[in-house]
Amino acid sequence: MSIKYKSSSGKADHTSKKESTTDNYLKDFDPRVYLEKLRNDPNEDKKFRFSLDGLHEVFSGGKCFGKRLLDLGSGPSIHSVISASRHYDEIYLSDYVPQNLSILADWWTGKISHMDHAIMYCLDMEHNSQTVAQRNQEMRQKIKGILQVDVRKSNPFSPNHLPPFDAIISSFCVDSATTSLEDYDNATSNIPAMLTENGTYIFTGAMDKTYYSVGGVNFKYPTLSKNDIYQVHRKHGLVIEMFKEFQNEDIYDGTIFMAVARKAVE
Ligand SMILES: C[S@@+](CC[C@H](N)C(=O)[O-])C[C@H]1O[C@@H](n2cnc3c(N)ncnc32)[C@H](O)[C@@H]1O
Repeated sequence: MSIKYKSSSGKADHTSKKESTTDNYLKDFDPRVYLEKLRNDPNEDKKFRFSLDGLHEVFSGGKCFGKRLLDLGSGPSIHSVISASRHYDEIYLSDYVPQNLSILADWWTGKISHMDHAIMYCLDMEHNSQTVAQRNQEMRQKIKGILQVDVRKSNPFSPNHLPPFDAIISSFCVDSATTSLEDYDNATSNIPAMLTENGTYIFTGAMDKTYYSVGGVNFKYPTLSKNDIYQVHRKHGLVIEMFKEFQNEDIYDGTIFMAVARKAVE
């Protein structure tokens, strides 16, 4: 089981099993296949580590802290908030797909512990003597809600209204939720209203891709260049202050990135 990304260059994706693509996450996204990939695939592990390393670097730098943190499009996993959890008091997980929310709820209520290897990896980076069980517990106490979200809506939490967050982490969410540059632009326009002034937006995504696959299903992806990403965020008042790229052609046909943007004060 694996997740692979197909490049816009048309270079072969040796694991693609279906020609058809979908943007139907409600029907086609299988959280168990996705979690297997996060646990098992050593090639994917290098990309996974790029995310965990980047988030550790961002949150150990001393510039990102506050009260309220949102993980936008968590999928079925809590790994995106492990490093951040030390620096915020209230954490909200979210996703569009109910089956992902249900796995997150099972973790929150202690029924499962599904990302212990990622927690251990982050504790090592922090030189932290906490046990994995203690960190799980600390994180569970800080989680204040698991929310259904649709980033394509102008109020992504509709019909609910939530106060803005000091920081939003979004890992492969806005690009997964959209299929063209125009859609990506529209969805990104919904981010600033969810942030406090000067709030921080930490986002990860892939460049120059047309789709990625989870197990046998290919999900459509907008084809984005670095320039597109900078321009779209600037247009919506999100000024990118840090941009890191990961490339390893042996395992990955393309580039993934992590960026940190600050909401401009109006
Ligand atoms: C590639 S997964 C990323 C999950 C997790 N953030 C990670 O980094 O492993 C993409 C996620 O985007 C979510 N998603 C798809 N459409 C969405 C939408 N319209 N609004 C919010 N999230 C969406 C999917 O349910 C899925 O969990």
